[in-house]
Amino acid sequence: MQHSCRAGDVTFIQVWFGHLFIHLLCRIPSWLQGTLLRNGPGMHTVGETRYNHWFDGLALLHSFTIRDGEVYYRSKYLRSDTYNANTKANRIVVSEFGTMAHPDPCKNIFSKAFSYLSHTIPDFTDNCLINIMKCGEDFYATTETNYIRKINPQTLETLEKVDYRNYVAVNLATSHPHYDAAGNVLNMGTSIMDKGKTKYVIFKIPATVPEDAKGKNPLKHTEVFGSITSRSLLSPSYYHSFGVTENYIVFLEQPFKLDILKMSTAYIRGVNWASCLAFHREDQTYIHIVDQRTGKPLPTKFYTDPMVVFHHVNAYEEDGCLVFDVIAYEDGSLYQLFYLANLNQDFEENSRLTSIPTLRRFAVPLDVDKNAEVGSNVVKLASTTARALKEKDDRVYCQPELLYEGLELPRINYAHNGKPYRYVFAAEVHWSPIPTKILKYDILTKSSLKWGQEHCWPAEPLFVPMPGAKDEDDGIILSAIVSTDPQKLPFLLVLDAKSFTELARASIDAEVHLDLHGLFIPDADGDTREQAPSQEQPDRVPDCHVAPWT
Ligand SMILES: CC1=C(/C=C/C(C)=C/C=C/C(C)=C/C=O)C(C)(C)CCC1
Ligand SMILES: [Fe+2]
Repeated sequence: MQHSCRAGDVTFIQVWFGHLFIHLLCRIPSWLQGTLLRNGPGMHTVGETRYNHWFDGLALLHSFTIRDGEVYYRSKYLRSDTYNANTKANRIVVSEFGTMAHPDPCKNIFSKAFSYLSHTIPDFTDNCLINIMKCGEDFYATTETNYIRKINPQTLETLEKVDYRNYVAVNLATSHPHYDAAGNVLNMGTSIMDKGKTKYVIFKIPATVPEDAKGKNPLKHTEVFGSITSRSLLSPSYYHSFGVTENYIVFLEQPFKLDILKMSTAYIRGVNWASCLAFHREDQTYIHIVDQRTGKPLPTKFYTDPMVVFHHVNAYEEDGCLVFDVIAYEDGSLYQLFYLANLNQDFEENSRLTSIPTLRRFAVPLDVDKNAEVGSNVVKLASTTARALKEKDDRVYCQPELLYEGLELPRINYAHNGKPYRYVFAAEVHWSPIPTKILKYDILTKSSLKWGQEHCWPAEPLFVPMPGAKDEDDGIILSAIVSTDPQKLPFLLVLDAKSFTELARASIDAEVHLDLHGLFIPDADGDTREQAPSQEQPDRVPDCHVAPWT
């Protein structure tokens, strides 16, 4: 079933004049035409069984189509093989990040044994719940396994299941690919023990390809253009994203590692994948810089203190240095917080255990002066206090500049990706993983603007540039707001990105879940105009509670 409902476009904004609130009737800018497509976990219960972790939830796609000042909302569960198998069995039968599914109790002992064996080398889930990727003309729901699912961005229908391994030797791949100016996809994945080597592979999927008998499939033209050997064969680092500049790739080999041996016995031991991930606080974080032109990592061994990064914000080159910004944690306890048991009881108490996410700026020299003295700072940028201290044996210790505390789900004006930039849009979070406000952080002036309202949980704020934009912040911010007050409907919020004032809100008379990531498809791009709002019934959403971001 499909969910399609029309939301009102008209809104009130409140302007503060002395002690008077004046309500102004306001509208969505006429240039804003297209579809905001988003993804996130939606269903945590199947029959009598329940997932353990928020990241396990079955993917729920949703879209907001903005046309001539009106907003149409629809949502649909991704019909992954996982979704179908679970629905058929009326219980969870496929393992996810925090839930290991157990063998079917109805099967006899022999099939059980076979089932155990076949799971020794696990076939991962295709429950692609994290993000949406544009690949040529196609759109895919993504997660971090070797599977992606093609979707129809207009109807939200689920199409082909694609196994990355048919095109590139990776067992895991990020859900946060980058795009270059031509629309080519750049992504990274981990190849576990291919030819006895565990490595991180950087690959490119071209935006345009010649048509063959089976049509256009950019994935068939996937090219590996670089790789980094893992520092350990059996424990590659876990990573959720990476950074790019015009000429380089930034990869953090952090001490948050997957234990391959534990993974290969996880099913037999009945433990989840999450238990095969561990933070090694005695270890360091290696910073790998790969030259996109040669595919080779820089020879200098850049490193920093142990930390855990999920989201890279941006990176760029400046005066012979590479500057990169990340949201960093002191450890990996964030993933612990997202167990549903932790989210439901003593939530405030539990969340205090986690380190606060901070925006940190690193700077590394692209060419280290051989004659520089040991102990000297080899980064001399006026724009940052980040330092890189030369050590013996081609080692450089990097010390970041702390820019902001308490933010996650960062987005930028993507026209500035890989280039110097000034603004970070993010969700503000403090001692809790639940965002309370939307934030615009100005790196140049170190000042911020915020939007927040009581009972409102904002999703990742997405920046859409206005046509003919001159300034980096000429555009709007879109964010789906979930309400914790049952009397208040969820809504799509439209903010002016420059002033951070509310331009419009479209209330949705349907349940909206807090989601993870997504993208905006301008009308000219995906011709979403074909998408006539329909009267179809919505997917029934069985567990109605909202859940926090990641
Ligand atoms: C199923 C599965 C995985 C799934 C990981 C997921 C689903 C991570 C989600 C992360 C998010 C949403 C982070 C936000 O910052 C692994 C560990 C890659 C490998 C083993 C199989
Ligand atoms: Fe993410």
